[in-house]
Amino acid sequence: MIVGIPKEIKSAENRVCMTPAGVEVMIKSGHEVLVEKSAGAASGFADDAYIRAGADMVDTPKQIYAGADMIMHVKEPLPPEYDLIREGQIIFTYLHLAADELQTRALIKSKAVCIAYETIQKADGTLPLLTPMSEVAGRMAIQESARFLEMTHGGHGILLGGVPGVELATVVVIGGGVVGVNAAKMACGLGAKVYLLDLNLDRLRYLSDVMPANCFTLMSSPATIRKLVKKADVVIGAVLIPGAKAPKLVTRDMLKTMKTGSVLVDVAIDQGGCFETSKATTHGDPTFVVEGVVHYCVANMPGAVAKTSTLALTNATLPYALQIANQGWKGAMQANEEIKRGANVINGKVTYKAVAEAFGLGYTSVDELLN
Ligand SMILES: NC(=O)C1=CN([C@@H]2O[C@H](COP(=O)(O)OP(=O)(O)OC[C@H]3O[C@@H](n4cnc5c(N)ncnc54)[C@H](O)[C@@H]3O)[C@@H](O)[C@H]2O)C=CC1
Ligand SMILES: CC(=O)C(=O)O
Repeated sequence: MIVGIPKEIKSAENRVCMTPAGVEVMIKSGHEVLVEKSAGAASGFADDAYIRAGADMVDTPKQIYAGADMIMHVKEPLPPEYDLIREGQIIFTYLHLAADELQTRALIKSKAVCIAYETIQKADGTLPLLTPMSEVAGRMAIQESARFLEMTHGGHGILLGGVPGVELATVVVIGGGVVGVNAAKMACGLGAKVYLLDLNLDRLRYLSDVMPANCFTLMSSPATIRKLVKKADVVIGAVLIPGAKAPKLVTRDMLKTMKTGSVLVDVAIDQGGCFETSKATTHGDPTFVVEGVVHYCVANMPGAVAKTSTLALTNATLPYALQIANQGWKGAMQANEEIKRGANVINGKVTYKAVAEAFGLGYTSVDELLN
C-alpha cells in the first residue's frame, strides 16, 4: 500500500502523523510512504530524516492525495482538501464528525473509507488513539487556566495554589476520564481545591481511592454543576460520549452566576463543546469572554506542544496503521473489532450511529459493507 503523509494545515497544528521511525517500520513491512515536504519540521523531524527512513518526499498535498491509498493525518481534512480525496481512499485521522456537518457531508460525497482515531475502541470501552492526546490536553488545560487567570490575560488574578495564609483557587473538572484525571492531577499538584465530577459511580469509587486529598469526587448532575460553578475559579469541560456530540452541561444562566474573570476550558470542544456558550477557537486567538467569564476552546490543544504530542500520538497509531496497510481496511476490520469501531463513513454511507443521529442521516452497519 502507498501511505501518504500530508503537512497539517489546521491553525497552529504542529504535529505530524508519523515519525521517521514509523516510516521505517512501514517501509520494512513492504509499503511505500509519501511525505509532504516539511511535514515533520515543527515536530523536530527534518525532511532528511524521512528520506533516510526511505520515504519519497513530494511538494504538495495534491501529489499526496493523488498518489496514496491511505492518507494519514493528525487533524480532520479541511475544506481545501475535500476535493482531493478520492473514492475508495482510506482516510485515517481524528475526524470528530458529530460536531462537523460540513466535513461529514464532504466525506460522504467523497466515497472514501474514513476511519476515525477517536472511535477506535477496545472491548473495555477505552479509546487507545484518543488517550495519549487526552493526557496531553488534560495536563495543558491547567497550564492554560493558570495563564488565563492572570489579570493581563483577562482573568481575575488568583494563583491556583494560593500562598500560605491566602485562599487558594477552586477548580471544577466535569468528566473523570483521561482528560479529567490528568487535569485534576495537575491542579491538585499545584495545590488548588479540586472537584472531579463523573456520572459513572465505579469510576468515582476508583478516583476517590487514587486521587490526592485535595481532590473531591462528586456525582455529576445539573444541580451539582449549578452549585459548584458559583464558587469556581476554573471549570474544565472533559466529558465524552464516544463519537457523539457533547452534552451541554454549563448553561448561559449558570455562567451568569460565576465570578467575573473566572476561566472555562472546554476540552470537549472537538465534540462540539460541553458549555452552552462555547465555540471553537484557535491557538492564535484562543479565548473570548461571555458574561465576564473567559472561555478557552481550542480544538487542537496538543498541537501547541508538538514535540511531546507527535511522539505520544504516533506511539499509539502506528500498530493500527500498520494493520490497515497490511490487511487493507476490510481485512483489518474483519480481524480487529477495535479498528471496525473506527469506521465512521465508508463508500458514501455513515457507519457510526452517533454521527448519523447528530445530523439525521441514514445509518449503515459496517458489517453490511464488509462482505
Ligand atoms: N481540545 C482538544 O485538543 C482535545 C480534546 N479532547 C476531547 O476531550 C474530551 C474528553 O476525552 P477523554 O477524557 O479522553 O474521554 P473519556 O472517555 O476518557 O472520559 C470522558 C468521561 O466523561 C464522563 N461523562 C460523560 N457524561 C458526563 C456528564 N454528563 N457529567 C460528567 N461526566 C460525564 C464519562 O463517564 C467519562 O468518564 C473528548 O471530547 C475528547 O475528544 C481530547 C484531546 C484533545
Ligand atoms: C483529540 C484531538 O482531536 C487532538 O488531539 O487534536
